[in-house]
Amino acid sequence: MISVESLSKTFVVGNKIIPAVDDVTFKVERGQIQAIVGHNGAGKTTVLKIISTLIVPDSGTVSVNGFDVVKNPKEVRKILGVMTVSERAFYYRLSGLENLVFFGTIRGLSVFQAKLAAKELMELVGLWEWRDVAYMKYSTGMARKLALARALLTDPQVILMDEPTLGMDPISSREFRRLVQTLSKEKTILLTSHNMVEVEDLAKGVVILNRGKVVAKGSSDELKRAVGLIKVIKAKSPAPDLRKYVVASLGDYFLLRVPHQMEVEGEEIGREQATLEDAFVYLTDEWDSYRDRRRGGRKWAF
Ligand SMILES: Nc1ncnc2c1ncn2[C@@H]1O[C@H](COP(=O)(O)OP(=O)(O)OP(=O)(O)O)[C@@H](O)[C@H]1O
Repeated sequence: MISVESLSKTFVVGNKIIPAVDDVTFKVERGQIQAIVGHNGAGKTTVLKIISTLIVPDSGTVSVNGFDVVKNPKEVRKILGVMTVSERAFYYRLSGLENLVFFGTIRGLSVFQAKLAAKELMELVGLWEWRDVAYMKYSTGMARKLALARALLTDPQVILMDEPTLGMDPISSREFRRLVQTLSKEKTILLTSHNMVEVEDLAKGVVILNRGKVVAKGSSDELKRAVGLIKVIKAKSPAPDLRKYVVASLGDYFLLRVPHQMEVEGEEIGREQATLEDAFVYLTDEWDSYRDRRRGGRKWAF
């Protein structure tokens, strides 16, 4: 189980204070898949980095199966598997199998154990026949599967995944999701994603972050019900604050999906149940912190 309580983390860059995570509370029960969603820069990766003991929070408590991430980081690392999607996180010239054996030994397995685990996992993720192919020749889907296999090397009880299907084609990501679902029966899984179809398909619980704060949490159905009906509006020139609701432009007109209670100028052409994407758009800002970023590499660092 993962328990996150009143978690906050601020970064200071020059004279700028960035409240990356602001009083975040949620739980992921054993055997559950939970997703954190939010705009770019909402704080998702920072939450995962704190859970995985890579960075220390300013305040709040986080525990993994009862172990506090600040007081017992070693225990936490033992029960945690982290799936990273950075291309540079594997050795290009080594084969998939060699990479897994290498990382297995780094994580404390003997060469024999690492080879055994690597074989079992490559079979599980469907990469065994590609075991001797150099990592640099792997497709994105294969690289993601290898990353999942690496996260599972020590048979962790809790798995963190940061945008696991990023860059994967729809069929490969479906296949990947089935794999994650199979795993979830015995594991606790927390993932971040920008793909609402994926989140609906996989996650039992969803936490929506906006500028570091939790703005909603619940099941996909609960979040959709909270928004209710969506009006589809054809409008000539929607106000700038409605820009995030625009789903298409049709010549001189724009199509907008807005919550039914919102007064919007234009012709209503239909009403539909809200999707998870509608709920996300309604609850979060257009804000994109990339404009504020002054640092180079992002995502996970080993
Ligand atoms: N090491 C750091 N130093 C300075 N600022 C940071 C650092 N890590 C994160 N931030 C800032 O904290 C905020 C949250 O970043 P984070 O990477 O957690 O967002 P995210 O939700 O994962 O975004 P994305 O969807 O783009 O991956 C951003 O404004 C980011 O620029």
